[in-house]
Amino acid sequence: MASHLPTLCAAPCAFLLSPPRSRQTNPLSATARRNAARAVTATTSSAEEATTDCGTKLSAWTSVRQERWEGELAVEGHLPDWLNGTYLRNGPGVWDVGDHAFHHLFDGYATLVRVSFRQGHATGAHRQIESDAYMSATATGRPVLREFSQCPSNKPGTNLLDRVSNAVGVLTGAALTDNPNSAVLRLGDGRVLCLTETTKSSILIDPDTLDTLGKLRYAHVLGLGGMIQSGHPIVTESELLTVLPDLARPGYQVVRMEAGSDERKVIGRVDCRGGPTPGWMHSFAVTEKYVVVPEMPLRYSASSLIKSELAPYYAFDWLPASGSYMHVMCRFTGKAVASVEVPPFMAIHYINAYEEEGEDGRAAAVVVDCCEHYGDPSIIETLVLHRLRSLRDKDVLPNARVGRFRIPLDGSQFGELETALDPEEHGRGMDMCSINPTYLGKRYRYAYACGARRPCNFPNTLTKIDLVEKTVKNWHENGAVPCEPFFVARPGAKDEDDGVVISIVSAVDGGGYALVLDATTFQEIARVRFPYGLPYGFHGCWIPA
Ligand SMILES: CC(=O)/C=C/C=C(C)/C=C/C1=C(C)CCCC1(C)C
Ligand SMILES: CC(/C=C/C=O)=C\C=C\C=O
Ligand SMILES: [Fe+2]
Repeated sequence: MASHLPTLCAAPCAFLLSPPRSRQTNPLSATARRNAARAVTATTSSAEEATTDCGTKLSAWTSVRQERWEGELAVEGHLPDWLNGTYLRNGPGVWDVGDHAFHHLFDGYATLVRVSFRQGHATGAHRQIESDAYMSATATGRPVLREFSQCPSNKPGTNLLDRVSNAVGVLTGAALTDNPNSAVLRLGDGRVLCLTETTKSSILIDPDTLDTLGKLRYAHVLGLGGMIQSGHPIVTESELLTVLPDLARPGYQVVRMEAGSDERKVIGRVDCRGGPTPGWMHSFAVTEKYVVVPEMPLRYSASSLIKSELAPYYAFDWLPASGSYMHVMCRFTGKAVASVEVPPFMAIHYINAYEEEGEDGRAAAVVVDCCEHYGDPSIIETLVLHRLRSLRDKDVLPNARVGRFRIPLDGSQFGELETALDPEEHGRGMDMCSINPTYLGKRYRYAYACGARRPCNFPNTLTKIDLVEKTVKNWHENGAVPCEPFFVARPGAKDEDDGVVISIVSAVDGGGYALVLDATTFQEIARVRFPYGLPYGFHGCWIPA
């Protein structure tokens, strides 16, 4: 490992390796914990440095290990006085361990970045989450558990013993990762949960110290059908709703966990309409009354999991002949209210959904918006690390649009899919979306997302989409890679876009900063600089002061 410290040495602000404020009981393994005690500063591996940057210092796709960093951040511009609270962002931030370099963006070890705002000032912190996957990998110098594109426990032999051993590792969950690199959520009871798509990856963290507190152990074990979960549970002050794809009996369980409880209760279940397995369930949508369960042709590969082998799309098969469907379930009774066939689609992230009323004032249809990749799964391959590192100036980002489904609730067999606005407005790139959370499940006007300024190989703009006027406002900085724009409302706000949008940006000069945009005008009002470059990350959450 080659040390990589130039931006740290040039740091304009305080840099300290802070001692743990409070060590909470952590059920992760003792060897793993001992190993984590070694303080590590930002590092990238030499293998990465050769391929990272297309001649720039961009840190987005480099491993930035910070096992405990905390410091003051320099503020440029003016932070609103009302912006008091903590923005947390999660994502993969370490793609190398020992001599092993991961292949895909989704493989990297979960990394938290914190920016806390207090009356115009900001402090930051940065740490890896101490999952069993991360700790065993750092202890042994190689990945031990199955990540998205890696099957380290695979026994390649064809003999029965090896096959049984592979299957047992998966069926018990022992061989699967608990690396919670997708989302970070503040639950209604104040706990902060990080997760990816294995249920065992549900890990609680301390939002101040970024300490790993341990696993959220759900009180009710839902068996084989409960081992995989959506990467984006929907959280309100009162509950967490999520969808668990069931590979054993192809379908989906919709579950609720009340704030303050660890018990996931099954609301209802939908059976798959097509294919041998459920479609990938990274996220889903809700309206005020309904849960919308999408079933797309990118389906879990049961044999990839059981045999610990890679499928054509790592853990998935693309099975267009299996059809595309949308299921609508009542949020309260679990009763199925619609199941329609829709045009082929490929969506990782759902933006929002709402009910459309008929003339009698009752819900006649459900409208569901998503970041839709024109029914093409090639976006998965676009996110391979060597492509992200080496094709920066090439126009290889597949086209995407705001896909708007209309699902009739009158028993019709088919639903519609249309393009909500001219995709040229956002450069035909569209993913990593958010909305004002007050409008969750309701008719809404604005979506925030990452768009494209072409040529590019990854979304490189922030875009505010007006779904009523069908216009957008874009933010772009040459060579920079911003993460999901996250909306924070001004206390007392009346308008949907009264607030700020926060994103973390990896800059072309090797810098890293949190960008604060006025959500109404989409103009920059402040940037808050870290003293070193930050890796790319996925999703964020807001914890009010
Ligand atoms: C998109 C994103 O942030 C993360 C995606 C993670 C996925 C699809 C994880 C998949 C899985 C594993 C990492 C282990 C094996 C099970 C499976 C759920 C396929
Ligand atoms: C980076 C990404 C998905 C992340 C999952 O949370 C998708 C990017 C799509 C590009 O348009
Ligand atoms: Fe996501």
